[in-house]
This record gives sequence, structure tokens and C-alpha cells, in this order.
Amino acid sequence: MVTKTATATNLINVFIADPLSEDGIFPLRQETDLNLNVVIDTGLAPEQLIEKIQDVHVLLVRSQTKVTREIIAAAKSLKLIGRAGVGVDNIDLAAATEHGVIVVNAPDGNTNSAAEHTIAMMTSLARHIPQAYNALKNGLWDRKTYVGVELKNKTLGVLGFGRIGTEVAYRAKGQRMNVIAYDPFLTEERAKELGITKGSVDEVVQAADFITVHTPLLPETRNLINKDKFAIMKTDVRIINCARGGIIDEDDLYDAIVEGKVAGAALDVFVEEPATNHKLLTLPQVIATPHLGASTIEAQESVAVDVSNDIIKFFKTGTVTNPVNMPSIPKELLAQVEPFFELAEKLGNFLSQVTTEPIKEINISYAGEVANYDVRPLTSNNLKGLLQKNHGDHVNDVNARYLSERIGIKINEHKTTTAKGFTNLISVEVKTENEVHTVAGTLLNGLGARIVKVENYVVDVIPQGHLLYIKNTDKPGAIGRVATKLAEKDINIATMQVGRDQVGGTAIMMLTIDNDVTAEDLNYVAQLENIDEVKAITL
Ligand SMILES: NC(=O)c1ccc[n+]([C@@H]2O[C@H](COP(=O)([O-])OP(=O)(O)OC[C@H]3O[C@@H](n4cnc5c(N)ncnc54)[C@H](O)[C@@H]3O)[C@@H](O)[C@H]2O)c1
Ligand SMILES: O=C(O)CC[C@@H](O)C(=O)O
Repeated sequence: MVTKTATATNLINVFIADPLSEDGIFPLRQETDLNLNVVIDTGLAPEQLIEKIQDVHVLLVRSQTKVTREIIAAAKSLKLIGRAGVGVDNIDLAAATEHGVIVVNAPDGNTNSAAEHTIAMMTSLARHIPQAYNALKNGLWDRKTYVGVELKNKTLGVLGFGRIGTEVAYRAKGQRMNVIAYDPFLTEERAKELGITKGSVDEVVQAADFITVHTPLLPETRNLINKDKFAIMKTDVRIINCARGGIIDEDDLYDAIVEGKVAGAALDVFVEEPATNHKLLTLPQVIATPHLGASTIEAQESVAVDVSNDIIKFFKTGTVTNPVNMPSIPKELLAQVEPFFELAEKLGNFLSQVTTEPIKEINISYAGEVANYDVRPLTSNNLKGLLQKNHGDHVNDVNARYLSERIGIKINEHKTTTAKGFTNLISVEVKTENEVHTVAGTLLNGLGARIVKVENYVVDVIPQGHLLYIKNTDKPGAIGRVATKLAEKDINIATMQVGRDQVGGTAIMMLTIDNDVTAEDLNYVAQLENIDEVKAITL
């Protein structure tokens, strides 16, 4: 269904492949600066989706659509994948990164709903509410079978103490439960502050009467709870999974329930979804919901609004609030780091034009104030500049690091707070089989970007427009001869910087000129006496 039409000028095709809150996509509908063409077409088979997203710039999904490598490869114009929710395990992140497609999610919008659902599941499990309801609906007034347990004074084990795990713990404390948790990022101090106990995974599962998992599904968390863990649990433990199918080994859970070790399980998620015919669902001790953790009006509106706003922000500013496959820069730092993006890219671009062999190694050094920030986005921009010559617009901030590593470039980043006379200095060195080239740049207060060092020579060049890089032997007349030859070719010199290592040694000239030069012009200059190398650089 086409919900908003747009003319072809800068048309941005947004394809919504899963049901999203209509109120949540309101920001997209009311956006007038961008030429958005929003199409909603849900429940498609992969082949149908592939057919429909050839010209799509933004693909927006929840958890149903599997955004596979094939789908990403088929969407030739794809720039952004938006996930209205937290988990991105339905998106092939590696493929997105390789294709330079940014992935954004909405990490905060459904935290509350997922935490509330977890508590609802735990309470239902403790009191057999779904089973008793079913019996009563079937005409059975059974008050003996469904005797439950209280939550009060029981211990809740929480594995994964991020946004949702923490919210669940707050609520469990409200039920007067004791909480023990494990998360690699949980400190003793934070645990103390929240009035909970910090334990290892084994300590958590051993101590708990109820265990709830709230980690992402990662190689390290797949089957985090398996038969070895069930073996050390208390008998009659109850298990809740409102995070991701696969964190708990489903076969081992089945066996542990049948053997009487586990009294019951409440599951919102499964390894394979939809899970309509699952063996766990045949057990009376198992209660389940069809992945409803985030299914509230509030959460769906909130995640869709967040992801819609990020789409708009991306096309207006090139930045996003919730990137998944590139480092995020806190808003308060962005303003400070942003001016360095262009400089970093220009330095990379410069080096790509002076280097004549495949680059094997790049050493990027950040000195001065800039070293206080997360410099990974700057390195990505630098690598983007370096690769653009050969990769054109296939390279962007998202895939620059991946592409560089794939072609075998070793990337080293260094930080130091002393910048040798500059407030900030970015120095980049590239190494090839036979060459080493360096360039350094800074941002001068109020004056903008400057290249301040080329190879070992101090210069002062605005990194913009057409430059000539000339290496010569330091002999009288070289500068004059170059200027004359360029004048003969009607090439106007705007600025000229010279530097040398020693009298009579190697020298360089950095010229800014008004127009681009041809290979023939370069040869013309290169043939001059004492001129060793001439390169044209466009920044
Ligand atoms: N059922 C639903 O509808 C629903 C809704 C929202 C989120 N979720 C899922 O809930 C989970 C948690 O979401 P969140 O927003 O709290 O994420 P989060 O990123 O805020 O928290 C995840 C936590 O897991 C921790 N972790 C990672 N590896 C771990 C390990 N090996 N052992 C223990 N902890 C580990 C991380 O350090 C992090 O603190 C995710 O899997 C998400 O996809 C499900
Ligand atoms: O889209 C949904 O409803 C599920 C979302 C949830 O699993 C998440 O990870 O955010």
C-alpha cells in the first residue's frame, strides 16, 4: 500500500515490512523537507520481499522479517535498516556492514513493556493462571490442582542486567523478592546501590527459585542455560524467558521439566518462531505467549517513533541516534568531534592520491584534545577517504573499516594528549611494500582545517580544491621553473608552500592551483631539471 507519494527528485523509498504502529510512523508521514515515499507491505515471503525492495532506501522491520544477506544484497539502493525494537538478531549485521548499510534500532521504547510482561509471566507461572483459566473455560472448577507458590521471600535470578533485567529487578523487589544477578557489566557498587546481590552465572542459578534471562542472543549466550546449569539448580525452580529463544536450550529445558527438576517455565520466545507446534507447549507446566513482550500500544508507538525519527535524522544530517553497526557518539560529544570528520576524511583522501602501491598498513595518531574522544568514527572517516579513490561510493562510514580489513590493511590507532604546538593534531601514515607516506592536519581556531605536515615537511595548506605535490632536489631555480611551466599551460597558482630536509637535499612544493591538471600537464612539469615527482591531488 502506498501511503505517501512523492516525485522522483531525491525520492527516498521507505519500505515497512512488518506491522508498525500507525501513530509511531507519524513522523514519517508528516515529514515535508524530505521526499519520502512510504510503502507498507507486510507478511511477505523472502522471494517477494527481494522483488519489492530493489529500489528501496530504507527497510523498516520488527522481529518477524528476517533481513538476510540475500535481501540486503538485492536492495541495491539500501542505505538504512530500521529495527523497531531492541533485538537485531533477525538482521544480518555483517552483511549490512559489508554493504555499507547502517542499522538502527529503538533500544529504549519497549523496555517497560518487556519488563512488565516478564513480571506478568512470572506471576502467572507461580499461580498457574493460564492453566486454571483454561480449565474453568472448559467447565472445571478445580481448586486443588492449581495451588501455587508466593513470590515474597523467594529469590529471583536475573541473567543479563541491562535495561530490561534492571527494570525486572526493581519490580521483583516490589514483590519483596530477593534478587541475585549476573551481567559482565554489573559492578558490586551498582548491585549494592540497587539492593541486590551480584553473583556468577553458577551462583545465580544455584540460589534462585525463579530464573529470568535478559541477555541478547549472542554466540556466548546461546544455550547459556543448558543441562549442566539445570543440574545445579534447586529442585522446583521456575524459568522465564522473555528475551530470545535459544538462550535456554529448549531440549534440555524439556528434559528438566519432565524429570521433575524444573517446576515450570514461562516462555515468550522460541528458537523457531512462530512456534505453534513446539514440544514444550505439550507440557502442562509450560505457559507461553507468542512473542508479546513488546506488544503494547505504548511500546509499539514509542519504538516506531524512535526509529522514524532516526530515519529522518539520517537523511537530514547523516547521523543517527541509535546506530547498531557503527560506534555511536553521545549527543554532547558530537558537536566537538564532528568538525574533525571532514579533516580525517581529507587526510585519507590525500594519502590515497600520493600512494602508488596497495596500502598494507595505516597508523593514525590523534594528539591533543581530540584524543579525549571516541576516535573510532574519525578513523572510519579517514579510511573512507583512503578507499574512495578505488571504491567510490561503495565505501562509507559504516563499511570503511570492514573493507579496509578485508583488503588486508592493518589499522593502528594511537592517542596522545600532547600535540606538539597544536591544540589538536591528526597524523596519518600509510605503508605499502616500498613506500611510506605521512600527512598531518589540524583545525585552527576560527580558520578551519589545515594540512600542517606532508611527509616530514612542515606546510600550511587548506585541504580543499586542486593541489600539486612536487618533490624536487633543493637546487636554485626549481621553484621558478615550475611556476613558468605552469604559466605556459595557463595554470594559475593560488598558494605555494615549500619545505626541505636540508640545503641541497630533497624538497617538496605544495601548490594550490585554480583548476585541475591533465596527465600531460603533469608530465610537462615532471620533465623539468631536478624535479623528481609530480602528483595532482584533488580534495
Ligand atoms: N520479548 C520481547 O518482545 C522483547 C522485547 C524487548 C527486548 N527483548 C529482548 O530482551 C533482551 C534484553 O533486552 P535489553 O533491552 O535489556 O538489552 P540490553 O542490551 O539493555 O541488556 C542486555 C544485557 O545482557 C548482558 N549480557 C551480554 N552477555 C551476557 C552474558 N553472557 N551473561 C549475562 N549477561 C550478558 C549485557 O551486558 C547487557 O547488560 C534482548 O534479547 C532483547 O532482544 C525481547
Ligand atoms: O517486534 C516485536 O514485537 C518484538 C521486539 C522485541 O523482541 C525486541 O527485541 O525489541
